[in-house]
Amino acid sequence: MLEILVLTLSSYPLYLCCFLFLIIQLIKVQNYHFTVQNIAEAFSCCLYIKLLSCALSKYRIPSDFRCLLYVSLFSFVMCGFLLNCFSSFICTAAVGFLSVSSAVTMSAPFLLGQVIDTIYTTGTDTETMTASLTSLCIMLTGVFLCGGAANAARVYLMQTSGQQIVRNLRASIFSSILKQEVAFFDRNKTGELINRLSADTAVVGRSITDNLSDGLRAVAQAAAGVSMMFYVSPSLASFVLLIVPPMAGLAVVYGRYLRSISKQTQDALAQATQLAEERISNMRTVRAFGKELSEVNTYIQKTDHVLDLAKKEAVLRAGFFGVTGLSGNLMILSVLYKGGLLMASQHMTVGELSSFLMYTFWVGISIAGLSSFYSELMKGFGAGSRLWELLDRKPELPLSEGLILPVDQLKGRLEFCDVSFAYPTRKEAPIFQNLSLLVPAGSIMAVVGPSGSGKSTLVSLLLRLYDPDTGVITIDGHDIRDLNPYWLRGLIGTVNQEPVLFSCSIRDNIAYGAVDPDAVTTEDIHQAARDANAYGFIQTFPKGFDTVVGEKGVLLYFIFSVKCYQFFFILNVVFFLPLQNPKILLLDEATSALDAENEFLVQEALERLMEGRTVLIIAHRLSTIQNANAVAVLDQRHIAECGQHTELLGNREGLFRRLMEKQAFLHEEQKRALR
Ligand SMILES: Nc1ncnc2c1ncn2[C@@H]1O[C@H](COP(=O)(O)OP(=O)(O)OP(=O)(O)O)[C@@H](O)[C@H]1O
Repeated sequence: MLEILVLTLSSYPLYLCCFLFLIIQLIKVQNYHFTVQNIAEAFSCCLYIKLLSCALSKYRIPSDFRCLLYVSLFSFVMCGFLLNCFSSFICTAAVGFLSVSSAVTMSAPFLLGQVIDTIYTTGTDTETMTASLTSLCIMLTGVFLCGGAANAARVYLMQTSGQQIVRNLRASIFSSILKQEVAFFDRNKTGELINRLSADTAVVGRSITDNLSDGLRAVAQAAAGVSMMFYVSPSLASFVLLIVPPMAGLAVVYGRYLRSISKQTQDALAQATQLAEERISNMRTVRAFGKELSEVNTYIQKTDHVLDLAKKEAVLRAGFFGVTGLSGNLMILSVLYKGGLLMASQHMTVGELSSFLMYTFWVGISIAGLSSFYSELMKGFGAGSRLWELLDRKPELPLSEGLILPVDQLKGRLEFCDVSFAYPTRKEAPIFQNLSLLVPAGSIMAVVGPSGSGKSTLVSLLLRLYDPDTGVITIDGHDIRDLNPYWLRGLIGTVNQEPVLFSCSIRDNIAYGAVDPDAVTTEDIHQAARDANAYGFIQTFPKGFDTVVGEKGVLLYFIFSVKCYQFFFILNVVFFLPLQNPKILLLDEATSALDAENEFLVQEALERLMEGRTVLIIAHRLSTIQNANAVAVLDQRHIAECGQHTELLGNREGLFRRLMEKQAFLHEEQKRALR
């Protein structure tokens, strides 16, 4: 007795040390691989089980149990080595611990059966019975302790590897979204994409962290339980498990429905999030029109749809769980009935029937666990289907493939030849039809035209955010479709009306335009601001270049509301241009009137920036139009007029003249002089 105690207890510290060592290593190094230490750990487990099995054999503990222990050890080591070939060590260890903890749990009914049979077979010899029982109980304690530790390790490791998968999934989806062409973002709204990135990945995450961990345990226990049922009594097991095939059929049908409902739920949720995102980001418009209550009602309608789908899912789940619960109870009843008959005919001992009954309970519990695992897994698949679509989607326009030309040989001649284009989302409303325009290298071309005539679209096509349906756009004779888009955009500096501010400091916003923002020094940033005549303006803020801008510059709007727009415009000029030094400039002038002082600053900065570059400017200011080498007038899907400012103005019937008069660009004296 003393010997068995010493043998068993002496193995605990050894095991515990190895276990702690393993955990510490895992926490320290996440991408852990098998080393000599791991083999030592596996060896220590072998030692532990060997010690136990020595003790068992000494006290006539059946060889079957030893066999079970060896099998669990073998599966642990084998799983470890096999999985290590394909996956990270965390996953390996998790599955290893899963095998150990499940084997331990599933050995309990068998051992308890042995205890019962020991009591029945040793008869009145109290001393032998006490010795056998004590050794069994000590061994059971050891086995359970081992199982408990393995279970804790399993949960920790499964969680860690699950979270790692979710993190990788989120990173891959975000990367895939950012690689898509601009037309993709016209079709898929921000709120919906954000929902995919957060809610859908959360559902998938849930199904592969806790759920996978518990589910795999349920699978392992159900498999072990069924095997042990066959081992204990093959005839009773075959009878009891007749219920499995119809249940499997039901599970397949249920899984299909659940997957489809989960997909619909995530889609409905994405629509609700899309609505919320759009309304919150346009809060001022909503407030201005007093639409708060009606927007809330629209949102409630969307969430009601989500609720309806959730109710459908609840009904489906309730039905499935009810049926699986009932089938578990039927299994127990059939064991009691058929097992009782077998015992009465001496084909089973009382210990065997008890073990069998306990295995049936375990299998029943595992099936309940399996049902919820299966449900969550199907939900995860449903939610994940849109994610896989996003992950697999190849962008229609390449991100960084194609020709890179030597920059020093570039002149910057731009040409649109017979370009026809309609936005992919509005194919029925063409923006350009056979549009042709030439911008000679180093010249300034001002583009004017009525609102909606396609001035900004011209810029989008040049930046290759979209490809024309027919015709070509060339830079120095090279079709821009042959050029590397990443390089092309680096070559072209753009300044548009939309504020391009991110929610960080002014310093970080300016550095964002640089190829390597980390390499930008404070002096570079100050110089960029000086080039754009914005240095003095920025210095007027209490925190200067460290002023935090807020989302889309909103914080600045609240603090410096009066100068806000001017500030945006000046900062837009600061952004990207001086640090990148582009060959071609595409400018979209701000429409709001600047005060005299700021207009002068902006104009001066712009003139400096335009020097020696090919410039296409969407002009709103008379001074800009006057300073341009040529003016192109966009109307009716093509260039209606093109020429020098004075030349176009001289044509009384011309569109340019009418446009200028309508927009009150001409001062009274100029109008009189022209008459
Ligand atoms: N991403 C898009 N998807 C579909 N239609 C678009 C898209 N962007 C613009 N449009 C439409 O294309 C037309 C031309 O738009 P664009 O912005 O190029 O005109 P614009 O001359 O620059 O107008 P404005 O002077 O008002 O800025 C408009 O009818 C506009 O509604």
